[in-house]
Amino acid sequence: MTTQEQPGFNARLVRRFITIAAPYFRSDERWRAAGLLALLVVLLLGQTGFNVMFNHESGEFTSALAARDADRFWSSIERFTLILIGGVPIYAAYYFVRDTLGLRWRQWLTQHFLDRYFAHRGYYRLNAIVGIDNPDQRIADDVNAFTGQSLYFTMIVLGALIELIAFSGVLWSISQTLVYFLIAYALVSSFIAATVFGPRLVALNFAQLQREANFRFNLVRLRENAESIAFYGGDAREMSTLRRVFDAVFRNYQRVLRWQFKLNLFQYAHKFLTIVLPSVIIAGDVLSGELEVGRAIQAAGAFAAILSALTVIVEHFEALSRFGASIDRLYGFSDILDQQATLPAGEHDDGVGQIHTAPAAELAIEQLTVLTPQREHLLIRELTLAVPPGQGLLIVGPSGGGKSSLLRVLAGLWNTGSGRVRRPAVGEMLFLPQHPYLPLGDLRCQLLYPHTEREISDAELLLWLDRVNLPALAERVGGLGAELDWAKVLSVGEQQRLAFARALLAKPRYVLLDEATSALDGVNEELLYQQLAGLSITPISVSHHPAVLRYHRQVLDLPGDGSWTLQAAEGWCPG
Ligand SMILES: Nc1ncnc2c1ncn2[C@@H]1O[C@H](COP(=O)(O)OP(=O)(O)OP(=O)(O)O)[C@@H](O)[C@H]1O
Repeated sequence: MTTQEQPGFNARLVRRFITIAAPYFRSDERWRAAGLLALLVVLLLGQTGFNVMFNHESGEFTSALAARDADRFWSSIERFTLILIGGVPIYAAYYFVRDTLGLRWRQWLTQHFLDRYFAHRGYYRLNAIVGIDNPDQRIADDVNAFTGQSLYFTMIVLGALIELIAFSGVLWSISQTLVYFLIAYALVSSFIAATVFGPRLVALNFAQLQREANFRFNLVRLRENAESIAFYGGDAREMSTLRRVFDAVFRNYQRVLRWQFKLNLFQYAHKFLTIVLPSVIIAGDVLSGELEVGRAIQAAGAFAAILSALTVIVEHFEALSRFGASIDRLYGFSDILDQQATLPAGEHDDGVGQIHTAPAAELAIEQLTVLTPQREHLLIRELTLAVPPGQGLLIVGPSGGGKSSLLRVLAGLWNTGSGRVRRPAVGEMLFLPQHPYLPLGDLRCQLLYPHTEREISDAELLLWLDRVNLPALAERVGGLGAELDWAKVLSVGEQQRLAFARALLAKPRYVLLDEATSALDGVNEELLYQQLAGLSITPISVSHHPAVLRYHRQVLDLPGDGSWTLQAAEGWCPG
């Protein structure tokens, strides 16, 4: 979404807010949510009631002092103290209930986003295929800001309405001129805030959130790739990238500050005028003795309360514009997640639809045409083959020829193209990439991932480590329960062997190996392939090592122009 597309405070933003907010109040948690919300409104009413009482008593004891009436003064202070004792817990309870509801809402909304992020492998598609900036920041920060700010502003607007009703009567009874003046003043200032500052600040805050997230993402990338960067001596380059990314944060924030400065000029002029204006308007009545001084104090209090109710947008403009930005970011994200969930399965402009997958005991491909996800390149045209159990397939071809892409199709990650893939269930086909994924967790978890809940004895796990030639690993790292940053403490070859142990333990029917033994010496590679054969696991390998040829029956050559050749492994010579 570009900055030009950002709406200001308009009906579209309100609709977007409702789209994101409403599902929680229709969810299973709706009764609890409604209960907490109702309690919050009651507490808010209580707060306003106490505000009115405080305002009344302030006027009362000021008038008593002005009249030098000690009895009237002390009895007013007594009432004031009682109001205080009753009011303080209501104020505290209000914030507690508001933030509890906010926290529960955040928990629900985070789960709602995570569910959709994981559905149809959205986390993969969005990052590798569609490309949306910083989904992590949207889930972690924007959801938090959204729920907190939604309640904050809803309550502020509701509070403003209640105050408006509560204090209008007081002010009307003191001075009708003040009421008319007040309405005109509030209308003009709100109009200026919404039209002059609104669109600008929402757009700038949107950009700010995006740039902050980019900066953090670049820092995380630096940490994750620290070793490669150090080997390359890429410090200066990385530093200059980080400086450039931060520069974008800095420059945008400068623009935010400039607009905030203008807004503050406007807000403070607006605020300080309201201190003096009511006194100026009713000064004549007090000086002529028509109004008590205390009544003038009450009028000023009521004036301030009503004005802040009427100008709630002006007063909270900065926060409101940040809130608008996070609504936009969440809406954009939510929209893409929903689109991903309902991707059309029909024909596209190029006349090619989607690859269909059907369950089968034996892996087979029929008339498979593969395109890159955005359909810009045709990688494979009308490939047909079968991989019967025990008859491994070796995929070869030049770099960029589409070897990994074919594995992605077999694993169900890509489906752009046409034709049919018949394949066993997910658990029966395991994928081993060149750089294995080693999740956070102990050594046991590395072996059992992703089904870490399986109960397998330590002795058996150690046996599998032994079989992939890592006999001393557990002892070296401090046992199967040791938790380390595995990608850092293990060599790539050790990581590949560990991932192999994971695959052997899972005993799938097929294993897809994408240069999964590239870092191993010939002896270790041979050992691993023998283990596969021993367990009747059929390999589908992408490999540049001729030595693995003998563990496969067929060789598929993908030159990268869409054509392909399939030959028997026996007698095949690497070109
Ligand atoms: N997500 C993507 N979007 C667009 N094009 C892609 C995407 N992923 C890969 N490609 C392109 O598809 C082509 C095939 O990529 P693939 O990874 O399958 O090649 P490969 O044969 O495995 O290469 P290598 O041997 O270098 O690993 C390449 O030109 C690559 O740039």
